Amino acid sequence: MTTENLISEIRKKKSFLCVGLDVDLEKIPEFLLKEEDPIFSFNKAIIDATHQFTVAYKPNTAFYEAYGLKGWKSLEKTIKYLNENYPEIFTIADAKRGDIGNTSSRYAKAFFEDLGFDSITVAPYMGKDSVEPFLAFKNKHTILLALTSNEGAFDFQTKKIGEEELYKQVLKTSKEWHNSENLMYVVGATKAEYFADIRKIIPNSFLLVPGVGAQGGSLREVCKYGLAENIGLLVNSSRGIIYASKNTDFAKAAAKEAKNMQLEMKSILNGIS
Ligand SMILES: O=c1ccn([C@@H]2O[C@H](COP(=O)(O)O)[C@@H](O)[C@H]2O)c(=O)[nH]1
Repeated sequence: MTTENLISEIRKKKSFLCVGLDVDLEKIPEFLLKEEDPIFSFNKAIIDATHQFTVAYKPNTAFYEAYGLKGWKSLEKTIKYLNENYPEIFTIADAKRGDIGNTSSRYAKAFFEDLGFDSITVAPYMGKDSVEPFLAFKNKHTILLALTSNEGAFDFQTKKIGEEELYKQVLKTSKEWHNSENLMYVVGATKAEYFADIRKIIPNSFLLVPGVGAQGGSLREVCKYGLAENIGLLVNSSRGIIYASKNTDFAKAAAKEAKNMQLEMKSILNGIS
């Protein structure tokens, strides 16, 4: 998907919501466990109920890898279902990959070509040659971890290396890489006070923002400093939406949470236009 297609979907739906599909069999309604593929059945119901409020879905691969081959098959079915039924919706494999170039190119092939995701999260730690194989794919997006939502982000990412914090160096250096127009960045909603500085370095890049809902980040605060001319935000909520209810009404409850977030986004967008 092109960035222009993503922006036009955001403007059409007045939403920059990303729903995280982090499926844990201990948290889904018990009656679904009788299904042949409970993970896929859960995802399908959540997707069908929330698609009108969201512009992106983000399965975190850990939740699928944890169930071995069965889990990977559920992931495959989920992305196939999305691509066939909702091709206008942006898909993110939250896999946090990155290795020597030869290996990164295999990761890129696996997620972009074989599975058919629009984007993947990648760790910047191994540098340019570990990220450029992902950037080589046309109309596919590499979402680089810049300033993550967890407490441990303060261990390295905000530490100064010379004059400047590491996360700022990640942003500045990566802008120089080949095909850097295919880059987006992860910035946690729990770090809203950093968004103004981040926007000085990357004014229009898309930011994937996890950390609202269960992690306590504020959508309003993120938007205050993070909104760009092209909107430039995908705000993710996983547990806060998909586990809104553990009963037979789980999909309806997820839709209600997603709608509430979309309405808040709509009011923010109306306020700036
Ligand atoms: O900095 C980061 C990077 C990734 N994540 C992932 O996003 C979701 C958040 O889930 P919630 O249930 O909405 O808290 C999850 O997949 C994380 O692994 C993040 O939280 N922070």
